[in-house]
Amino acid sequence: MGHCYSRNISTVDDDDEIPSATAQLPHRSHQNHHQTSSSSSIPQSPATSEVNPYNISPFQSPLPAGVAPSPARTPGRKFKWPFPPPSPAKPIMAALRRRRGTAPHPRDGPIPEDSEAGGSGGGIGERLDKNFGFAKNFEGKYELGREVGRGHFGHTCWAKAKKGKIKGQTVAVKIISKSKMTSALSIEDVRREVKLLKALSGHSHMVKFYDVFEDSDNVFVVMELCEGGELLDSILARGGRYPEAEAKRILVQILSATAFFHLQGVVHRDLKPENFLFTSKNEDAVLKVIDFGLSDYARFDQRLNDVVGSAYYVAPEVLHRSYSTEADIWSIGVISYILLCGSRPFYGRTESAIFRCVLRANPNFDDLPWPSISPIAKDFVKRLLNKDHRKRMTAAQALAHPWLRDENPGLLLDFSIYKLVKSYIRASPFRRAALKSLSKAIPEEELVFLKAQFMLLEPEDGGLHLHNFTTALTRYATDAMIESRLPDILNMMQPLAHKKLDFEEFCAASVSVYQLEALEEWEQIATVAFEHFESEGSRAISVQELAEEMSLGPNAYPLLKDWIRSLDGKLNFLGYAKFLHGVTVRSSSSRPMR
Ligand SMILES: Nc1ncnc2c1ncn2[C@@H]1O[C@H](COP(=O)(O)OP(=O)(O)OP(=O)(O)O)[C@@H](O)[C@H]1O
Ligand SMILES: [Ca+2]
Ligand SMILES: [Ca+2]
Ligand SMILES: [Ca+2]
Ligand SMILES: [Ca+2]
Repeated sequence: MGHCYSRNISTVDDDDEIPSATAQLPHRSHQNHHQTSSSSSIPQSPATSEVNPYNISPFQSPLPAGVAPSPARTPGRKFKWPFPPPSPAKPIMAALRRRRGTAPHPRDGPIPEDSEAGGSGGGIGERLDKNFGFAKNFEGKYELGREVGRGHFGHTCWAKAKKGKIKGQTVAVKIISKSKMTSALSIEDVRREVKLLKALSGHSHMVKFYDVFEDSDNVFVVMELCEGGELLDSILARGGRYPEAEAKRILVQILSATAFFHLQGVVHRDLKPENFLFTSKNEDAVLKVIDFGLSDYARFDQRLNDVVGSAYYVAPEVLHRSYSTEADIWSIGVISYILLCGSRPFYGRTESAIFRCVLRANPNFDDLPWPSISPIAKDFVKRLLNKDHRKRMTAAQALAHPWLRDENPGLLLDFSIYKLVKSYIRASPFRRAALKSLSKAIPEEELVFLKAQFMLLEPEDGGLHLHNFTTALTRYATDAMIESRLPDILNMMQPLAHKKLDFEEFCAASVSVYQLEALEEWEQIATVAFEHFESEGSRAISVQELAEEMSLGPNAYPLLKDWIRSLDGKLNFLGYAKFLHGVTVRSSSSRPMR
């Protein structure tokens, strides 16, 4: 009971509610907001455009504890408050049913990329060019029928193709009104939504894109008609609880779409049961993801900062305004939780209460029906709902999790491997030695995933060269990947041109310390790793050198002293663990993680 009334929450004062009238501040934020505000006490790493992962903790918000961010947005984007207040019922069933019955928008309102409401983000009086360059003859090609769905930004109708390749076929047409495009940014959003639908259309769990048109009043997006309705309706129809086998079948489809668009460098930002549709009413209907209206490109070396999404599904780091693809994984964690137990993991009477809950409360895994749900399923959900985005599984990893592994339609390349390998090959020899020792202690389960990724990269003579990484990425590239500039990472992997990674070293390179640390066996793993390090990787290191290794300044020296053994000048166990973790002075001394 009381899913969100955890101990954490009850310590929060009630006066930090987000005032619902802080709407539409003209406040400007910029891409680096989070970094700049948290960098004051943390020395920055040498001038690279990369985000230093060690400097970013989801717990280092520039905001006071419990306070959700101000509505500062990407330039010109307004934050619309309040969105429909959540109903006080806890089980998703009742809450959703009520909302559907009453509100004109039957669903959880998204935290919108605002497109309605007066004013223009590009400056008052500016004339907006609402010409998209799309074809104009929609009416000549399609016959419009009844409405099949409605959202905040448009409505979707049934239609029939009158001519062309799909003549006679029924389709869905999302009609987006130009009158709602009141800023250059909202026009850009529609342009991007169409571009993404088109680029990602090939995947079996993406809705198929056919065509796009416009006239003076509307944009018409023609796509595959999904006649089975929304996943939300199906959740409501069966009382909100799925047997594990069925939950798995749904999640595998959600994750395989997500792994695909994440590999393209696209973050959806609005994953929720309303945005998944079944192709038919049949038992074996395929699930498709729709609505890329809030989606964006996620460059590998940048973090997004606009607070968008739907309150119940929004990840903590989104509220802290520094996030990337992991935010979608959190939303899938929320969906998983709902599928399995029928309740929301994070709940509150008001939007700010929901946000506090998301930031601080631990979801309830103790009350009914959780005792009857398998421990492995619970483990799965927990590894998606980790508040630290670095400790969360990726979509590709989630597909390889033992709970889902058997259902698996085939593993997908995980871009996070590229990021980790890139860091590894650019790291100091000392750090690489530390990681090599760690790789010898990786649990069997995690090795299964790494082996699969190794094979997907198609090693030659038992090892991976730079061109294997290039070829693999190219194989899966769509226009979206080009736009998100993920392949740029290959330039930073140049040191690999003269090297070959065998499986052992690949493991050292692509193991995520953060994820291992989230495991119950971490202590044990670190102990074994340290033994290896002692016998083959360690050497004496000075405090200064260690500080440099960790991109820390002289103010860290006193702390680092405790990590080095006076006996032989080598790292002690604590030092080794901290070094692996890459902890910042701030989070080690005053803000313990978790
Ligand atoms: N291809 C489709 N086939 C059948 N129904 C669809 C299709 N696309 C959309 N719909 C229906 O129309 C609804 C609204 O579509 P969509 O989510 O794309 O619009 P939106 O205005 O962006 O919504 P939101 O308010 O969630 O942002 C969907 O929830 C769904 O019920
Ligand atoms: Ca909707
Ligand atoms: Ca939608
Ligand atoms: Ca949308
Ligand atoms: Ca953006």
